[in-house]
Amino acid sequence: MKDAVYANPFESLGPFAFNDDVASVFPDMIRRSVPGYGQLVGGAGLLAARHALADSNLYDLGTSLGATALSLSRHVRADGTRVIGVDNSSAMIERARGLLIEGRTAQDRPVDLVEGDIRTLPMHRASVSCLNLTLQFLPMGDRDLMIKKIYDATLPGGILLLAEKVTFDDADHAQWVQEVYWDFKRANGYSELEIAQKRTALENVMFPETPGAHESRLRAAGFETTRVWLQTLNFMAWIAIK
Ligand SMILES: Nc1ncnc2c1ncn2[C@@H]1O[C@H](C[S@+](CC[C@H]([NH3+])C(=O)[O-])CC(=O)[O-])[C@@H](O)[C@H]1O
Ligand SMILES: O=C(O)C(=O)Cc1ccccc1
Repeated sequence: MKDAVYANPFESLGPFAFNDDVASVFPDMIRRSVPGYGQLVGGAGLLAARHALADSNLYDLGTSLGATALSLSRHVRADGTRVIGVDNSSAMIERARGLLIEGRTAQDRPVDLVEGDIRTLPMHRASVSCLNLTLQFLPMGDRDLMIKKIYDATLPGGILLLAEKVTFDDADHAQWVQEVYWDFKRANGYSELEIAQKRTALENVMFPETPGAHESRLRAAGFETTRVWLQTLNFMAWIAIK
């Protein structure tokens, strides 16, 4: 279904929320709003397949409709692995359950979907954890602990796949990237009104950081190797290896 959440003028624009209106158009919204989204999801499966360890858990934190969880489930072949997709939006998890039943085949790794907050989720024996565009929605003060918690739950040799919308320290570069990003949205059929209303709605909900801030946090948590594996405009993805 086509995303028209911000197509008409709002009298009073509330904060962006992952409610049923958003969940029902989410595949179209994310495809038209995140350059490189298809590569991000497909690539997560390939990287997970390479780094997954036998008898371990693969976490997709902020799974939305389960796209990344399904990609992990499809690509990973290591024995004794299961995928755990977690989201605190009941609208997302409900729809993800239906999509997963349709999408998973018998050869794929099993997937559990959990409705809950990733900050309080018990995690253990992780070999792959994905934060695909999710950390940016946590309050700034919760982010260090979240990454540390993932690090502590990760087996030696395991990985964290982090993808985020980013901003840049250099004001000119930040402005240029922002404008090209709006060009991308226009080219994907979003109107000026849609772009402006969504931007306002996201203002106190989503807080992008610089690449340097993410890399420092990953290192501070203990991840020794952190590498960028994908960047499209202002969307970046890292692999961090324990
Ligand atoms: N504290 C939290 N606990 C659990 N879930 C949360 C929390 N905060 C936000 N979320 C959830 O994180 C998801 C972020 S979307 C991820 C896309 C997906 N990874 C994809 O690869 O398609 C990214 C985007 O829409 O830009 C939403 O479903 C929120 O409900
Ligand atoms: O649309 C934006 O501005 C984004 O940063 C991407 C996005 C995609 C889906 C939900 C929220 C944000």
